[in-house]
Amino acid sequence: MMKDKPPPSTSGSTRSSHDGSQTDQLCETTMKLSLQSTTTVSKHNLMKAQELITQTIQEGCPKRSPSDFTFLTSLGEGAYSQVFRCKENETDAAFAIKVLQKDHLLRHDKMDAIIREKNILLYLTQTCEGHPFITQLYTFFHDSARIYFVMNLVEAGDLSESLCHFGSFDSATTKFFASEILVGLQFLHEHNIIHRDLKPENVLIQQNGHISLADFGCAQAFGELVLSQAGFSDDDQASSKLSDSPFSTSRDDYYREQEEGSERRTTFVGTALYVSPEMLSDGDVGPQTDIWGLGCIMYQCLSGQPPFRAVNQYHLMKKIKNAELMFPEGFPKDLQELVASILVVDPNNRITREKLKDHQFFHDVDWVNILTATPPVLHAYCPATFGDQEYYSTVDGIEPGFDDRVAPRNLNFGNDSTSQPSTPSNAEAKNPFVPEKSEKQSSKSDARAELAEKWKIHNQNEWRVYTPQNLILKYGYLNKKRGLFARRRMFLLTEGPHLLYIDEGIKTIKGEIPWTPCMQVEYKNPGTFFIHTPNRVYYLFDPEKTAAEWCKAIEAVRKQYATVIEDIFTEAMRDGTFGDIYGKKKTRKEMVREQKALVRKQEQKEKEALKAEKKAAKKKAKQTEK
Ligand SMILES: Nc1ncnc2c1ncn2[C@@H]1O[C@H](COP(=O)(O)OP(=O)(O)OP(=O)(O)O)[C@@H](O)[C@H]1O
Repeated sequence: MMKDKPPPSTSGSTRSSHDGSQTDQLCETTMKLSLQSTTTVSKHNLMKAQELITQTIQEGCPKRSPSDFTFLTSLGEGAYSQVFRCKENETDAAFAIKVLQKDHLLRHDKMDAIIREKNILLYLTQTCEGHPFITQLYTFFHDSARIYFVMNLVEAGDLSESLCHFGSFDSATTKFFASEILVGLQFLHEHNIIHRDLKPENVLIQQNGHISLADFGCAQAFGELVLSQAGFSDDDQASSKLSDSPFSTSRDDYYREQEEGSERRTTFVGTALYVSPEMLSDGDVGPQTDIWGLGCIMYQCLSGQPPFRAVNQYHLMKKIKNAELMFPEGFPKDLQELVASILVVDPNNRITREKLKDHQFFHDVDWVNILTATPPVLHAYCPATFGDQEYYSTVDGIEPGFDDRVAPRNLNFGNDSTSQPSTPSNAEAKNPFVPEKSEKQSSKSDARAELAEKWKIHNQNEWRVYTPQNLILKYGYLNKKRGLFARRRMFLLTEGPHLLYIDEGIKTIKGEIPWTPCMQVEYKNPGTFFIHTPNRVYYLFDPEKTAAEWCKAIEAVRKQYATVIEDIFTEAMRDGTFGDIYGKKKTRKEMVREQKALVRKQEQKEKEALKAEKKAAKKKAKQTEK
């Protein structure tokens, strides 16, 4: 904990009465700046803005400078910021520090928004004494080029990452997240703050498993906020209608952000997916706006997708404005009613926070002791749908790999004949490269002949265009499930190694399952298997019931390329490119380039091994000569 963290204020103003107008002045300055060149920020204006930032710093905040901290690793990036894991040099305490470039903020007219975010966070942390489910801002400082927010460190990622990893959650886990978000919202709303940007990315997860609501860049005050408590003058009270309050973003600002966002498609869609109808149509923006966000999150936790999705922004907004809600097959019936009572267009008809807490779904939540309740362990989980039962992963405690030792346990080989994998099906018969074949001991000429034969077959395979450099080892259609949604994809297991999946309809590689040393294949039954990777669990359903063959083939390839996989993984971890390599979707060009690099690497290794072998043989020969 920061050594001289000020005691939370329990009464009245902690700031001089002119601060609010100075913030307004800052807003004005930055507004004017935005009318000037959008690419250059004059030195004079930068200095003027800096002066104003200094004046808006809350009195009582611990005085700090960048040199008081050691900046360790990057925790994430926002549109205008980068957040670092830091250590306070004097105390060794860990913090998250958000760093913002001043000229970048000025150029994009974001200075006022940042000051507002800071004011709200300080108000919540200091005046309201903070809440364990809300990110806290301990202090704020700046130097000539940057602004720094020193926040509590929330280290276990966010809900969007967890959803990306697991696909969806069961009812109990959804209830856990929903109840903690409700408690966080209760704290905000009771202190007259609405978040307005509730979405899975902004629900951070602490090391202890509890949540921490973050990103107050869109937050605003509402109703009878006693602004003097927040450290602002009474003059501001009159303007707590938001447009020029230091706590607020006007609706125009919001729209402008959305408009700007439309050029940055991903950011825009990311935000708009969870935006409420009243934000889009000049309605009553209030606490009920956050309840909408909670409804969207609950829907996504249960189904694996946000409730409103469309091909473009126009259609998305139309769907949101009319709350055109559809529940996929398998969405729990009792929860359809609950989610539908949240995702109601008119905020006045939307179920309230209090009524939600009393809903049957939350009947076993101990609201009084929620802060000390034990969060659930997150599991890989595939909900029941399309005639399949639900599946929980049993991978915890099982070592990586799918070998002879694991196979009997997973496949029930042995006693239970009913659960044995099916005999090779037609699809398997079409795939000539079952791993047993490639593991056969053979003479050099046999091996060469076998390879030539493999290439001959490969060259007749219609899917070879997606993997020109590498032999296809196994292929077949699999249904890839994510929550309640499934997609049919052609999977190609190739040398390299690669495990690609192709969208047949648009004839495109949709993705690649990344190979890592800790990849785990989990067999469930002849038609079902999971692949665990560091970023995601893939739930795969095989209509041909050859899941066992897939598991064996993947594991055989993983073993064959173990050193290559290890090298790439270690390199990526060392260079900090792990996310780039294992997280992002790659273009076909990038994949081909990568495949070529892998092949080169493999060849190089083989050459070196051969050289070493020859050298050793020569040495031996010389020694025997002697
Ligand atoms: N207190 C924290 N502890 C740990 N990580 C954090 C913390 N705050 C933010 N982060 C990480 O940093 C990332 C960027 O956070 P930041 O608040 O700057 O961006 P943002 O406001 O969410 O992004 P945008 O500008 O797109 O809205 C977050 O996605 C999160 O992963």
